[in-house]
Amino acid sequence: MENVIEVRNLTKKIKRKTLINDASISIKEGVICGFLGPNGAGKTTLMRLLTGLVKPNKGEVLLNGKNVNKDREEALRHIGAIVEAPVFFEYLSGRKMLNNLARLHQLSKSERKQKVEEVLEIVNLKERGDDIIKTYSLGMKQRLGIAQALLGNPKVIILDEPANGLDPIGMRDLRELILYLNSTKNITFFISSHLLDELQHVCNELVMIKDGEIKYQGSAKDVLKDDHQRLEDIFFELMSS
Ligand SMILES: Nc1ncnc2c1ncn2[C@@H]1O[C@H](COP(=O)(O)OP(=O)(O)OP(=O)(O)O)[C@@H](O)[C@H]1O
Repeated sequence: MENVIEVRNLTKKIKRKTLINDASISIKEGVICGFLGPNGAGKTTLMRLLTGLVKPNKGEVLLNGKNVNKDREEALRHIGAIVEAPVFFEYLSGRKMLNNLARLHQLSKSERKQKVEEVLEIVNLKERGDDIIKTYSLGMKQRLGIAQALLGNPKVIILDEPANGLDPIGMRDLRELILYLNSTKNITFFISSHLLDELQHVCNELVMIKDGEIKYQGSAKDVLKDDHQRLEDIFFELMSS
């Protein structure tokens, strides 16, 4: 199976500080990968490197086989990423904003309308689609961000701390949406979070980072051999080693 995300020996320094140190990660198509690490470990920095928002000092990132630093536009063509909180025009309705963004995807007017209705339906925002975004809850805004990503038919969705600030219902809706998109559209997910229990329910692969170094990558099952052993225990064990 193809690696849709390939991070090779990535190093990022700012001034004299090493934020990411020789990190390598391989993610296969169809995986839901959780990216875990304590505060300040380098999660956001790595997400920004992944999406070409910042350049590495060494190493490379390949998305669907395309080098992010050499040809960012081509590498991101089939990637949906919400790395910094999604930016919206808060006084547009969700439907209108999606319609405007769909213009970027070279669709005819009727295809555009169909696509917008399809993604609104998937993220369960059809009924609220005509309300202005300012009135949406945080969970609805997260789902609108995912709807926005879905307009480009992504193979991979990268989410930085998507559950931050969500209440239990918002988290459940987001989890169900991720599982639905993975099982019906084979979309690969790479999700950073410090909410260990949340990742445990949704991920089949885990990457753990500490002090800018990748400490673990493997199947979630291998880490969680004993069903009763919670991810949290393993996380602390790895992090204190
Ligand atoms: N522009 C910068 N200049 C200097 N140091 C930085 C810069 N950006 C990040 N850092 C430092 O790099 C380290 C990693 O930061 P990063 O935001 O990637 O961590 P994180 O794992 O996302 O943390 P959190 O869970 O708190 O969001 C931290 O020590 C942070 O203070």
